[in-house]
Amino acid sequence: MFVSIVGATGYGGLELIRLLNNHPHLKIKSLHTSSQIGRSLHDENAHLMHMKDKLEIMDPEAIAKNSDIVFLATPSGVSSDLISQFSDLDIKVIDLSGDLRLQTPGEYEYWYKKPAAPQPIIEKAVYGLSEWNANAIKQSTIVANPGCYPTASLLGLAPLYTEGLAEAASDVIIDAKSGVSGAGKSPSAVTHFSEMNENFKIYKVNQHQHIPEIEQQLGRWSQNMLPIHPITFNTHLVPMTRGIMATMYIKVDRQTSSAELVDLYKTVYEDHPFVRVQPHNQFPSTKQVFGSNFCDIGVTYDERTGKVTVVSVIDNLVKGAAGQAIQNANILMGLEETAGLWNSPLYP
Ligand SMILES: NC(=O)C1=CN([C@@H]2O[C@H](COP(=O)(O)OP(=O)(O)OC[C@H]3O[C@@H](n4cnc5c(N)ncnc54)[C@H](OP(=O)(O)O)[C@@H]3O)[C@@H](O)[C@H]2O)C=CC1
Ligand SMILES: CC(=O)N[C@@H](CCC(=O)OP(=O)(O)O)C(=O)O
Repeated sequence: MFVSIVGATGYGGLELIRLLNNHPHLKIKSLHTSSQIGRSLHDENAHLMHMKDKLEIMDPEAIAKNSDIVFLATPSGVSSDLISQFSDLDIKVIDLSGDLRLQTPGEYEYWYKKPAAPQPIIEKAVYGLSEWNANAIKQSTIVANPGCYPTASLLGLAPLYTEGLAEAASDVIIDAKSGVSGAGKSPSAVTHFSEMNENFKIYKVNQHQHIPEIEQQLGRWSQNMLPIHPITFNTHLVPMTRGIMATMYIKVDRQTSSAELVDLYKTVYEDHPFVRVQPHNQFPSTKQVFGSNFCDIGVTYDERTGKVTVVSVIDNLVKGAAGQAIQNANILMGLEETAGLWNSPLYP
């Protein structure tokens, strides 16, 4: 089976290439950008010096003729334009941007400050949180790959909602941190070395575009169909290259215990090999998932406050972007979900 990548020279695109180079069934057919057409992929990517591929012009009809799937690893705002060009063609689309994740166009325009994608395309897109939406993904033609922070947060919160410990009215605080590759390849005044080195920054305070994405999915899981209580969600930049940690605090509806929670999480995720639940009283760090598609979760209950603390870590470029996109491609094509992704984290 063949795939193409648009946005192949960005961090998400390059990670797709790295992972697909070891995939047993999905082979790269063509690579595309808007600014480097005709150049070799390795011209600006010395780590791919062994690859001969050229960067090609983005011709949707040619891509659809030659590939089964196209990955759009392009910025928000760009993806929605590109998807419209693929929507009538015989090809499956997996979009890594935020353009198709929110079901309400007004919400997208409010949080992303850009025009929303056309409504029929939004309606066709399926939210690609692989562990929780595989049946819908299998039948879809357009997958909206989740954001990096929502992936870590939602995988960590899901069992509380689906097993009835939390509900729409529950108070949730998510304190999230990311490595700098989460901001993409282009350097900025915020991300360049002398700004980030030996520094720790909060950003987009109470304004992050992933707030509505997390609330939307929590609403789907809440069993009482009430509007979701607004979450508190804040993000920090950490001077490291990859990794996300989401530390979450949730007031639950009944007394529980740390041992009960660990058992519950292990049961919920027992058939999901990429989600690993830590033993009682152990909590994950970002390095233990570096370069892998794992999401590692630690959970505990504070009897003093009646709150659950969940700690969830992922590699933002793998489970938070390219890895989950390939997991979704596997699901879409009826392949084993772990195909091409069953590598151990890089450690130390
Ligand atoms: N980095 C991360 O950890 C995560 C990123 N995402 C999302 O994935 C997407 C890609 O992110 P990331 O790789 O970090 O971003 P980058 O900025 O690193 O890369 C963007 C890529 O898109 C290409 N591009 C830009 N405009 C166009 C266009 N009009 N047509 C074709 N290609 C275009 C760029 O190349 P050129 O300029 O040459 O065209 C580049 O290859 C974004 O939507 C991001 O929000 C999601 C989860 C995590
Ligand atoms: C560290 C860092 O800057 N991370 C980015 C994540 C970008 C992303 O995934 O945004 P989309 O919703 O457009 O996909 C951010 O916080 O905006």
